Amino acid sequence: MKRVVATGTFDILHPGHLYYLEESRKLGDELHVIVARDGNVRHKPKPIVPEEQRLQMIAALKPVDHARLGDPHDMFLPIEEIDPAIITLGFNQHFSEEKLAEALRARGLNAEVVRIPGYRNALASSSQIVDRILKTRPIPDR
Ligand SMILES: Cc1cc2nc3c(=O)[nH]c(=O)nc-3n(C[C@H](O)[C@H](O)[C@H](O)COP(=O)(O)O)c2cc1C
Ligand SMILES: Nc1ncnc2c1ncn2[C@@H]1O[C@H](COP(=O)(O)OP(=O)(O)OP(=O)(O)O)[C@@H](O)[C@H]1O
Repeated sequence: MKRVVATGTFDILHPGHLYYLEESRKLGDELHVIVARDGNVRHKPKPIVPEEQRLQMIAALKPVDHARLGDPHDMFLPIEEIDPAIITLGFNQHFSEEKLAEALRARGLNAEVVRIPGYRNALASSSQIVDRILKTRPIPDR
């Protein structure tokens, strides 16, 4: 059984997420998704959708076999439990393939790290969806 792990925040779902998960699933027999904890999303504005609800939506998607919230403190703990053959990175995830692979080796984990390309023919970014809402739904007079 070849397990693949995909990760991300998955705040407001869009076709880019679906593409990333479908391409990740194709690399093995079982796709496990680790959803970032609210408290760990520090590299951009805090998610709009709470972590349990982000998890609920990811778990319901067709390519996803198992989904869980990440560990609040140690990103390698869920990886140790799942023991995947492959970990995929999305096109805009700020991890270097080489450094992540090195850190995995240091923890005794042998997963291969694979970068999945971006999907571009759609409104395929959570932050762009938020921007569009803000631009096209002005605050009504109170
Ligand atoms: C191998 C790997 C394991 C991760 N494990 C966790 C984790 O246990 N807990 C967590 O909150 N985030 C974890 N993350 C981080 C997030 O899922 C996400 O990738 C990161 O916040 C960047 O999110 P974004 O590019 O989707 O916004 C992990 C990321 C990677 C690459
Ligand atoms: N357009 C896309 N094409 C392919 N993969 C994507 C796309 N958008 C996001 N992903 C991947 O999906 C996972 C979760 O992404 P994330 O939740 O950061 O969404 P996002 O739309 O990139 O968010 P934001 O716009 O806030 O940066 C990450 O691995 C990311 O690289």
